[in-house]
Amino acid sequence: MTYQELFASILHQKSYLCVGLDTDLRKIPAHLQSEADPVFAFNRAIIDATAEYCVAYKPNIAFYEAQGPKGWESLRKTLDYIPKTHFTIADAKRGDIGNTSGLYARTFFDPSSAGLEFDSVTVAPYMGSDSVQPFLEFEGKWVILLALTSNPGGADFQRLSVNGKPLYEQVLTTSQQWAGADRMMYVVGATQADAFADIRRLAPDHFLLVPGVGAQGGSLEAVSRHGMNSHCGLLVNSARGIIYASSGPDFAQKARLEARAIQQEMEKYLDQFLPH
Ligand SMILES: O=C(O)c1cc(=O)[nH]c(=O)n1[C@@H]1O[C@H](COP(=O)(O)O)[C@@H](O)[C@H]1O
Repeated sequence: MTYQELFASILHQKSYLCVGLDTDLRKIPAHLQSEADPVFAFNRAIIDATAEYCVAYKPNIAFYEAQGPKGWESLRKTLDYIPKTHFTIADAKRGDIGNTSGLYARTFFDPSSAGLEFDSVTVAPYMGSDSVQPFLEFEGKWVILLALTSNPGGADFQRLSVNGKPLYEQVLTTSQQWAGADRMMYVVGATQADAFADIRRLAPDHFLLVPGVGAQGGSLEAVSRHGMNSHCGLLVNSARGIIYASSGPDFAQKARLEARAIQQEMEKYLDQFLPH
């Protein structure tokens, strides 16, 4: 999916919501546990309930890897089930020496490898340009680079001063030499509202993947006010706040209501903050 297609999808859906499919087998409602593939049955119901309110889905790979081969199969079926109109993110946070990154890239981008073809993958910038380059070799696919993460420990390194500036700023400026806003996005936590103006100064056109609303307490209003650019430039993720809105038989219905409430708020912010 291209930059323009993603923006068109946001305008069409009146939403920049990304639903996080962080599906923990231990949290799946009891009535689904007897299904042949409870994780897929759960995801299918969540996708059916939320697709009209979001533009993207982000399965966090850890939740699938933890189930071994069964988990990879649930992930493959889930990815196949996501409507082709929606942007897909493999939240794998990969990155290694180039030779190894090449295999990570194949895993998530080349369907003849592991049977998966995502639009994008999250990548850690720490090992530098040659660790990111192999992901960019896949035409039309996106790298979503960790810039300023939502967790408290994000400050341990990302806010350290390097040459008088926080390290995450260096990540934003250096990585723009590797790819433009049409191939790269940045992760910025919703809990880091104070940094959004700064980040927009350094990366005015890029999409930002913003996790941390919902369960982690970030403010959608603040993110939208300070982070929106002329192409929206935001994908705001919520996982637990949507998919575990209820642990009972009504889980999908409650997920739908949560997603709809976020979409309605986003529609308001698109009117308010998107330059017309
Ligand atoms: O890359 C991410 O998606 C990510 C980066 C970050 O800084 N913080 C963060 O929470 N995430 C992911 O976003 C999701 C947040 O989930 P909830 O807190 O349940 O909405 C999880 O899959 C996290 O791994």
